[in-house]
Amino acid sequence: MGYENEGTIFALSTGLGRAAIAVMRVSGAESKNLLTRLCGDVPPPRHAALRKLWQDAGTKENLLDEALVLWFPGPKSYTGEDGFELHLHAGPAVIKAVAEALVAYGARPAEPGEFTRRAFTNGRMDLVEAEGIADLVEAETESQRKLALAQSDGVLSKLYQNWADRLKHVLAHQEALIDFPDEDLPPEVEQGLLTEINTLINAMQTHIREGERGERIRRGVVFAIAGPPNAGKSSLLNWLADRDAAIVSPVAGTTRDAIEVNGSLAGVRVTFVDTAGMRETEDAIEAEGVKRALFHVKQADCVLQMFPADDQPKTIFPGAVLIGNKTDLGPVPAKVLGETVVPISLQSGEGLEALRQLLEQKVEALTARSSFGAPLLTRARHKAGVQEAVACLQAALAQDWPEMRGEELRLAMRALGRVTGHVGVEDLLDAVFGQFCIGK
Ligand SMILES: Nc1nc2c(ncn2[C@@H]2O[C@H](COP(=O)(O)OP(=O)(O)OP(=O)(O)O)[C@@H](O)[C@H]2O)c(=O)[nH]1
Ligand SMILES: [K+]
Ligand SMILES: [Mg+2]
Repeated sequence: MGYENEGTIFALSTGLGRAAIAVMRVSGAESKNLLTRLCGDVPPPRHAALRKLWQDAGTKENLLDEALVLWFPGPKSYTGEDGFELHLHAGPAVIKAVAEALVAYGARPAEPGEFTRRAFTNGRMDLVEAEGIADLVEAETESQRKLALAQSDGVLSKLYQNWADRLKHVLAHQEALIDFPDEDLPPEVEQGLLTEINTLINAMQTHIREGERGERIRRGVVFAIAGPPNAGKSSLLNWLADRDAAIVSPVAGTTRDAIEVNGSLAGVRVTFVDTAGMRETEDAIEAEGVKRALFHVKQADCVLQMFPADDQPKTIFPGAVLIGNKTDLGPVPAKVLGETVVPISLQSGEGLEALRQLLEQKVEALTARSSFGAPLLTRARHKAGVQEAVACLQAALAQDWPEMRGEELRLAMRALGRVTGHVGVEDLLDAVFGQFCIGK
């Protein structure tokens, strides 16, 4: 990317809404110069200092604001470069005037994610940690916060780094086997090497398998509400959302488009998707709705399969929570096709608290911590990298030729290196940092 590490950049790091203070962040080689021109001197590093900001501190003409100023000399700064922060009064006119002064002195507005990208380029963090920062800024629930904080702190990177280090070790032994023909080395060396490769494959496969829990915490657990028309699906959605998100009516086939509502359960972000009632229909729009309903059922982490007391399902979606609604109108069977039914009435409120508890348990199970205490994978990008590493290690095991095995081990290390950003990632950077908002 052309702009990489070019010039001195600035951005408002706080939001644009009404606020008392706005933080303007500046980074780049010209930082010291800019700060001196604005306030006349450079305060002691990393200490807050109150300063008058001038259009030109030399002439003391045109006072812009009085602000808290923080000077962060590189390399021990967020980006690794010289930089500073101005804690301005948050009026739009103040922000505009200061931005104009910065531009007049040669700085330019930052691109999205550019601060963090510079931090990565200057070795202040790896890619996985940078993604953790992006997630931390977006975090809405406790579980998202904890996951992102651990990731931005390097917990996940350390796991990948540990694997890469162990592979380096295996590779060193493999090379010893190539350089010194077997008679020089005890057979345990080769055996130990194969055992270690197998151990690594197992650890990586467990990480991938449990990874969907981390992905669920990050994006939220998705529940699809499905069932025949008039089961009370939209009524359930509205109760879960605590507002009239969807139209409820006695007309079968009311809901057409899927309606999504976000919330949180057991400290985890969740999305409930209300769908069209499933039935054979001549109506083209309703048929499209049914098609979409099936799509959401497939995509969901868990299906809430609803039926009204008088219309039992003939098939059950795999892993679905079976909900029998309208107990106020008649009894609901305890089991259908061997599966336990949760009896509720959205009219009388019967069974709703029990249902909420069950959903909380479901969410906890779907996002449970890793069985061996290791950090969870959070992104498809990481998953792809680890999967590739596993494939290379399996190929290495299948190789009888030591030279070829060494090559597969090297490819596995490269795959892990791309995840953390330690090797050949230029093409990846735009994708990773493009998702940041400006000022990070
Ligand atoms: N008696 C009774 N009526 C209910 C209950 N829950 C929902 N209803 C009524 O059943 C009708 C259908 O409810 P909806 O929530 O629209 O059902 P739906 O499954 O979304 O229906 P479609 O969108 O048409 O597939 C409405 O008239 C609701 O008021 C209940 O527990 N008891
Ligand atoms: K309806
Ligand atoms: Mg509906």
